[in-house]
Amino acid sequence: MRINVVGSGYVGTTLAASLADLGHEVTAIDIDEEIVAALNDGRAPIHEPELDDLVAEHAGDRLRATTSYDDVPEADVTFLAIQTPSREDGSIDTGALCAAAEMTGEALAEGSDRHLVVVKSTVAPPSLPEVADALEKGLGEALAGDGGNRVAFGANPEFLREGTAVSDFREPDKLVFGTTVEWAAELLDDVYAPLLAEHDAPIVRTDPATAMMIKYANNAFLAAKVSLINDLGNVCKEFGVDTYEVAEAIGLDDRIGERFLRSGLGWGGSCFPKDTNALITAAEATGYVPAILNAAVEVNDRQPERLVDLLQDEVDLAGARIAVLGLAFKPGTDDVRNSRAIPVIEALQKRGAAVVAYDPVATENMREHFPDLEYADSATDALTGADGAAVVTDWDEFAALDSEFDAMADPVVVDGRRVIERREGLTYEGLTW
Ligand SMILES: NC(=O)c1ccc[n+]([C@@H]2O[C@H](COP(=O)([O-])OP(=O)(O)OC[C@H]3O[C@@H](n4cnc5c(N)ncnc54)[C@H](O)[C@@H]3O)[C@@H](O)[C@H]2O)c1
Ligand SMILES: O=c1ccn([C@@H]2O[C@H](COP(=O)(O)OP(=O)(O)O[C@H]3O[C@H](CO)[C@@H](O)[C@H](O)[C@H]3O)[C@@H](O)[C@H]2O)c(=O)[nH]1
Repeated sequence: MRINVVGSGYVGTTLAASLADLGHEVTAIDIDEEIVAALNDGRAPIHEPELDDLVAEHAGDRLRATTSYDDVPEADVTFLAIQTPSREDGSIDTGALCAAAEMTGEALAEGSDRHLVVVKSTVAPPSLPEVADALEKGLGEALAGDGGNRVAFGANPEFLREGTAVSDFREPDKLVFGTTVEWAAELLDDVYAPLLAEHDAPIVRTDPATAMMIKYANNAFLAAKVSLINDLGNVCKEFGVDTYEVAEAIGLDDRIGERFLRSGLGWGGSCFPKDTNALITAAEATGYVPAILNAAVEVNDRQPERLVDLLQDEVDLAGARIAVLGLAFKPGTDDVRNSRAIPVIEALQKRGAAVVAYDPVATENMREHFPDLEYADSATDALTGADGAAVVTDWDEFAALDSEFDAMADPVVVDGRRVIERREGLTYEGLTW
């Protein structure tokens, strides 16, 4: 099949390269010329395990990148994988996505074959009509309102996690097809047929708005689960109890499940914070206040300050040199969007500490937030001479740190992710243990 993927960021690149790997002819469209050049050179524009190899294997063959929408009608399906960032009030900004939908519509107005346009981006159900309207606007009078006879609109939300995006795409827990047009659903079947031949996954067939609500509910549930274990974890800490021992035990109950019970600094990233806020804002616009979602956000917002309080108990932060280990919002990615490192660094600076930060891959991205921060080239360099350390991201390499702590001026570590082994000579505090 010929497939377009519009937007070549974290989702779009994974989708485009993975679809090419499944045997489809894929055109990746992005307005960013550097991204397009990287893809055509066989390089992934982002850090994501396995992605470089996939792009290198298929670039110039089944994967082609361009800034032009001209060839859009040549394909059967176009996926829109464009950013939907938060506005100040928490609602999502569909501006870039609508612009892409309109350009896709304009290009399709020139074609004559049936075509399915699928929203991969995460869009709150009440905002989905904005995207459909933008597509119709692009299609113009000839095709607008043709009831999906030639150009159909659908939603196919994505559930991949950064850091494991390629394997998550290849082995999904479920596929959600949001379209009420029969031929459009059949096209989605064709897109995913090679994937399903290798990995059996249930398909949920529904309308576009329900498909998007499934996406939001999925993220809200997981974010709230982490916030609940963090709320319980804060109680455990006060009681002198190890939350990880408690979590391991409650996770044995099938109704609870062992995953997403890692307590600590809470959730960051481009999805949980944005999507919970978007859901809260959209719900409150209807007059309903989602109490548990609001509490999940509140607990999450508290954790960075709690970590800094624990450090302050051991080190006078005013004038102290503090190593921050980890800048990415989770291991395996260079993404720093809403990373917990940001509020941790801000709180440390507010209390007068001089921060030296280290991350294996995310330093360059964090420079955009904190251009004047001191960045170290290794964890060892960051720790050398430091009066204290805060562990923010659970990178494996931090678990291997040992004698490196001896080079600290004062070997105090507050661990926000349960990665550091307690050892003699180290003053160690866990955030919820
Ligand atoms: N990042 C994730 O793990 C993840 C997972 C599931 C769903 N999502 C959702 O997927 C969507 C995309 O997220 P992302 O993290 O990949 O975003 P991103 O910012 O990494 O990528 C978006 C890309 O779209 C490009 N773009 C913007 N306007 C364009 C246009 N008019 N035409 C062509 N390209 C254009 C940008 O240059 C950028 O490369 C969001 O709605 C997000 O919520 C993200
Ligand atoms: O037990 C846990 C699990 C996760 N986290 C934190 O939660 C955040 C999100 O982690 P994760 O869900 O693994 O990564 P994302 O890439 O943000 O993926 C989430 O967001 C994506 C975008 O919507 C969805 O597609 C995925 O299904 C959903 O898991 C990170 O800061 C993690 O450190 C914890 O603190 N404890």
